Amino acid sequence: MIEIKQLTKKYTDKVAVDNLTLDIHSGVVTGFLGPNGAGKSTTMRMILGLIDPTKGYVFIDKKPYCKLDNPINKIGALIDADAVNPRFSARQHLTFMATAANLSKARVEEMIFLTGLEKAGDKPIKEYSFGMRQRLGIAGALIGDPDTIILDEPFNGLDVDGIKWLRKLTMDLALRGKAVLVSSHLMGEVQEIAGRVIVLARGQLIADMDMKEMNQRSLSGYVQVKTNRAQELRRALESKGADVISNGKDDIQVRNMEIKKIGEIAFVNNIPLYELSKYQPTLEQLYTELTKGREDYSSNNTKKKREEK
Ligand SMILES: Nc1ncnc2c1ncn2[C@@H]1O[C@H](COP(=O)(O)OP(=O)(O)OP(=O)(O)O)[C@@H](O)[C@H]1O
Repeated sequence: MIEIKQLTKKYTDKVAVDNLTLDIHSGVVTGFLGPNGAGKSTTMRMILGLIDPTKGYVFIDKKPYCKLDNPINKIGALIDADAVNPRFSARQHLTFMATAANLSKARVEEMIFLTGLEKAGDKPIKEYSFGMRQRLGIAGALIGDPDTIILDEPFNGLDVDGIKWLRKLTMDLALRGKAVLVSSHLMGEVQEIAGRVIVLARGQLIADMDMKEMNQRSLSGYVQVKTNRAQELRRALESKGADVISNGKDDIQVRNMEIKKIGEIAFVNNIPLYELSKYQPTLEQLYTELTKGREDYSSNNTKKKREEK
């Protein structure tokens, strides 16, 4: 488990990470989301001791990274797929890592097999595609069979098979009790794999919750109801505290009321229902609500600026 307390990173003209306090739990994939420049990579680098915090701390198993006895066994990371010697082959790169950490050659072969790099294993890395370098980065992250795995944008560059493989791999790791932190701009992928989601914006924590909670807290979640007595039902639901939006015909959208209660109110009022369905927002919709107006680099801003000229 990772414990982050009041973690802050200030650059001369920028607070990249602002007083962040959170835990990253074992046995779950945690999606790490946020607009460009939100502070995700800076946080990940501070977890790994690659950047010193201005304030606050990160503990991995109750110790900072630099105090870990056998760090490769505690935490593994894919941060930058290009941080490798391009003249090495995957096999040489992983052997170098394994030797430094006293791991067996068999572990190198296991990782090459796991990441599907068998055919390219002896080619120089400079001949690899981005997706192949990502696979190698994942192999490096997992070689020590660490308890915690940090993957910064791991889906980038992967083909369809690679994406499916990585989905399964991250979920399997969590099932084996590992803490898996995955940053990604691909909301669909995060929705598929994550049990928990952390959202940063402008360096600050704006959400840290499990997916169920996230769905429940959503402003955009509602129950869709179809009935030939919409206005009557509307009044009955509003009198019990629901927020109701009507299209003036047979459809109404109900917020702030459980689907079961809506059905019961319709039943006691003898109002027939032709549809009663819960609309579950996608993670992308939830994320958009949470981060609205908090982006440093918004495409709408760019459009507005262009229009102002
Ligand atoms: N070495 C540095 N010096 C000055 N500012 C920096 C430095 N590194 C990062 N920043 C700034 O800190 C902020 C957070 O950057 P970071 O790379 O952590 O964001 P991110 O959430 O990973 O973004 P992205 O999704 O675009 O990768 C940005 O505004 C960035 O410009």
